[in-house]
Amino acid sequence: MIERLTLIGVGMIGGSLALALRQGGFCGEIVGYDRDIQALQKALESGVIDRYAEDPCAAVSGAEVVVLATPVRAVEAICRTLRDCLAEETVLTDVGSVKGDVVRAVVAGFGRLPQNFVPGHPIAGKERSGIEAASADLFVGRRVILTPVAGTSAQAQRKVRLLWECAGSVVEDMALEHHDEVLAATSHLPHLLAFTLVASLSRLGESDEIFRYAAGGFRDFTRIASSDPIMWRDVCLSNRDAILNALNHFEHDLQGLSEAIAAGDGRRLLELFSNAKRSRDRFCH
Ligand SMILES: NC(=O)C1=CN([C@@H]2O[C@H](COP(=O)(O)OP(=O)(O)OC[C@H]3O[C@@H](n4cnc5c(N)ncnc54)[C@H](O)[C@@H]3O)[C@@H](O)[C@H]2O)C=CC1
Ligand SMILES: O=C(O)C(=O)Cc1ccc(O)cc1
Repeated sequence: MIERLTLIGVGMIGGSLALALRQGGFCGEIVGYDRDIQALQKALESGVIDRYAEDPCAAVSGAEVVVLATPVRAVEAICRTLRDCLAEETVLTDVGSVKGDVVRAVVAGFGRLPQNFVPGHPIAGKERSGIEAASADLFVGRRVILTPVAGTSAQAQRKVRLLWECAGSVVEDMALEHHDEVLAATSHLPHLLAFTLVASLSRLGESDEIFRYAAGGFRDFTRIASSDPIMWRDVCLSNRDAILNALNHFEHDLQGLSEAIAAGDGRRLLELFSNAKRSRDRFCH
């Protein structure tokens, strides 16, 4: 149990964490700061936060833990603002989908790496954004990856681990570079494929008709194309190299598929689809 937690970025992920921690009795008071005053008002009215401050330094004053839950490219400027007012003993953590660039941004903002900064990433979410989409059970049974770096305080890590366990998550540690490579392939690439497929189809002449006749498979495949564009722009800018690697690898395999279709190579197609089905059936069960 901690006395006060401050949330910077009161959106879907931050709001869900606040609801979960309140339900789990992790903190006495939850203070919010967001650049969007309407988000703060809604969060207050719906009981997600206890109060808000219109100034980041006022928001973090007296906080035992501060959680950064904004799109990742906002982190550097926020840390620059907190540089002279965040107490040395306050534990700082984040929820960003990219870890290497967030650590760089924290170092750039503070002019050093605060020992009490613990980079984190919940592998749970949804395609909706904003405080209205927050839910208390979002993280239950889901993984949270922490990517501590050399010098990260063990005590701060323990506190952040307890926070996520209180929200119902299973916490794992991972090397930062490995995190960015794995998530580029398993999360960033699928989101980019879904965005590109929908954008590409919607540019076709009869796109209204195409979408009218789209079956369940289209809906399943493209749900995540309804995700927040700002968040995904930031992920692409922040994890450029790992995403480009994943895209190159995928382009190569897509080329192989085109060639098999063009050559009428049924054996190759059957082999490809059977391998994919076997892999998915195994990891989904
Ligand atoms: N959406 C998802 O499924 C998941 C998202 N994440 C990460 O969580 C973070 C937040 O994502 P969501 O909650 O989905 O987004 P969201 O759009 O629901 O919430 C972001 C909030 O940050 C605020 N904000 C933006 N710039 C700001 C700034 N400079 N100062 C203060 N507040 C600012 C916005 O007004 C908004 O209320 C992102 O870094 C994302 O990579 C992590 C796991 C899953
Ligand atoms: O909506 C979904 O299924 C997601 O995959 C959500 C998601 C988006 C970004 C993350 O960093 C983690 C989870």
